[in-house]
Amino acid sequence: MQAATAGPADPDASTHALDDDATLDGVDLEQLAHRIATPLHAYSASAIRQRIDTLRQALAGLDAGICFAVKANPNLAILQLMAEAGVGADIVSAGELQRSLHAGVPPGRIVFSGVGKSADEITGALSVGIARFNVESLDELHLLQRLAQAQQVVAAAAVRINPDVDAHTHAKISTGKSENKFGVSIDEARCWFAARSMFPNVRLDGLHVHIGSQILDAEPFRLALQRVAVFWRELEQAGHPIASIDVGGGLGVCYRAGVDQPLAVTDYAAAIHEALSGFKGRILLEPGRWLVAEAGVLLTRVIRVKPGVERCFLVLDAAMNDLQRPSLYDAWHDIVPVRADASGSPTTYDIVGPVCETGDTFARGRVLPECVAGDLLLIKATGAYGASMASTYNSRPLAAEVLLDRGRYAVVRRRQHFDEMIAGEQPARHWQTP
Ligand SMILES: Cc1ncc(COP(=O)(O)O)c(C=O)c1O
Ligand SMILES: N[C@@H](CCCC[NH3+])C(=O)O
Repeated sequence: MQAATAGPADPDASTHALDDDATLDGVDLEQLAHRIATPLHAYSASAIRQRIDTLRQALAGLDAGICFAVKANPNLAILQLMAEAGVGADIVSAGELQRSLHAGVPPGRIVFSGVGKSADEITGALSVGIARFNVESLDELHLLQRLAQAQQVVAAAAVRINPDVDAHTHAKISTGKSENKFGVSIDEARCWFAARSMFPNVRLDGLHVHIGSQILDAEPFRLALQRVAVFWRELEQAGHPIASIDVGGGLGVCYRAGVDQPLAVTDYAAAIHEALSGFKGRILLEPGRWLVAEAGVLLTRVIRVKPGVERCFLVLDAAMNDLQRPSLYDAWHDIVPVRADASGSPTTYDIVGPVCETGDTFARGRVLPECVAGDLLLIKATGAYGASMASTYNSRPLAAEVLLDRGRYAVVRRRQHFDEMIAGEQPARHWQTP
């Protein structure tokens, strides 16, 4: 595979950023792991830029803006890269707002989603003048009105529609069925528009939809967007102009080479084009995973090989606290040895971490060239929802994160020190009554 570069974008690129010769973005991974303790998350800046270019090319002809879903990878260096490329941010918390602003994302390119926005979070977002609130309940709409009135501003808002569409993805990351907590029905949204005059400090002129994550097929997107489009036309006929339609994120990636067949970004863009044809306003997208997942790897060393009664375990220095997806969603990640001469005889392993749970398993029954303690392995496609979901479970410090760019690397989060991990905690000495 060619080195990922910032060169011309392949419209159907869905390949991992890793090169065959164990380099990522021109950086030798063995050498990197000698310099920085494993486990460590490495991201290819070139691969991310390439994804941005590819998505932009696929959207050519549409008045479209990309807002990166910060939750996928909130590292400041990643957000800065997005900001420099003119990509905005889709945030879901005050923390994500803070990070986005800190990284240089202009407030006018920030949209705020989520069912549980607090008064403080809304106030903060209003104060900096974000582009739009994706409102998910009537209670939130009333709160937004009150808080915008208090600041004497008018907040731009979109209604998040729950289109009741099955995204054919894992149940825990499906968000567009009526049984899910997200958004409101079209019937409820219709009532909000009819009552628009009750909300003078809210400019309700947008629609938003996001049906789930890791979606591999165009049909759910098409169905959801068609429902939104029917509603947009109805609203315009009823005298409610719609200035923006936010189509959310959800585009899936390849976690299992040769098996996963992600939807080509060109087909995804075509579905948007088709469903929203005739729409004159701005189209927003909130991709997270697709922009960063395959640009990232988790580098980890084998601590020991442990033959068991029934299975042979490869115990890594990475664990479920560094990458939760396999434990949480039974997610598959390809795992390969880094050394190019990995020519040991094929051996079947359960690949596990050191955490005290059987769930701390990255893979069961995987065949790898025979490994020994100290071998460096790669867990692939960990650039999204990897470090962002990490914890310090078992009092394991957060792993380092490193950004790679055309042969150079920058540590963009150093491995957490033990004293940082316990900072803020203290024995119960100072008792008080509430
Ligand atoms: C509102 C919203 N937008 C965007 C995303 C990003 O999704 P993905 O990473 O699948 O593109 C999510 C997460 O699923 C989300 O909840
Ligand atoms: N955390 C999930 C994705 C959640 C999407 C957020 N709305 C994953 O790792 O697949």
